[in-house]
Amino acid sequence: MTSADARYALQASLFDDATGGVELGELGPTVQRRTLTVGAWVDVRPGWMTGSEELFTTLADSVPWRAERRQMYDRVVDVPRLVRFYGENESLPDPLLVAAREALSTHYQPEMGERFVTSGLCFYRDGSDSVAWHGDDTGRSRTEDTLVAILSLGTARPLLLRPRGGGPSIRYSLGHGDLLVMGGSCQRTWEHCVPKSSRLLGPRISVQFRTRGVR
Ligand SMILES: O=C(O)CCC(=O)C(=O)O
Ligand SMILES: [Fe+2]
Repeated sequence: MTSADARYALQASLFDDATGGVELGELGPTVQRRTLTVGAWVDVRPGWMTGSEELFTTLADSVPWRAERRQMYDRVVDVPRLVRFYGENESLPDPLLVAAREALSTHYQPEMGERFVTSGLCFYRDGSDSVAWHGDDTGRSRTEDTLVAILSLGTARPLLLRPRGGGPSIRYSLGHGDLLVMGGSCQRTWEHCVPKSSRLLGPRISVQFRTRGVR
């Protein structure tokens, strides 16, 4: 795909959605669970949010995105994505994110025993933005099971998972309103990443909902 094609694809989906509005579908039986090893699992619900390009555009334009820098050995390097974290008491940049968080909390509360309270947003500007292999294991998730729910907007990017300590990876393609939820021991026994791509890709926004004390 050329960059013109990528731009056209995004335009075309914006046009498609112009009449439809943004809507969250059902969760319930539409959510498919895959059991991984050592108490980890992944739920997927493709196309959970329809008409999501409108929300993508709103967030891309209105979120005060931050470019972060990180010490890496003897150098300071740019983190290859833009980020913005919304803590428990911060208002979210769009009411649709509140609706998504509440729907997810209602669906998962019986299993998780608590609600999603924080929202981490990542903006992958193109294929050269990425996140390296990691688990969201800062805080309680270092020792306890937790759920991390990810709503993906814009261009689909692969999200890979692999067991810590090695083993084949599994791959999901996430964008355009898809939902993926990592649960059980996933953050401490598995790792996930969004790899760089040399293809010319359009932008993607990932919204991660987490529970209190988990990063
Ligand atoms: O882009 C994604 O969906 C994953 C982001 C992620 O793993 C993180 O921010 O912890
Ligand atoms: Fe993560």
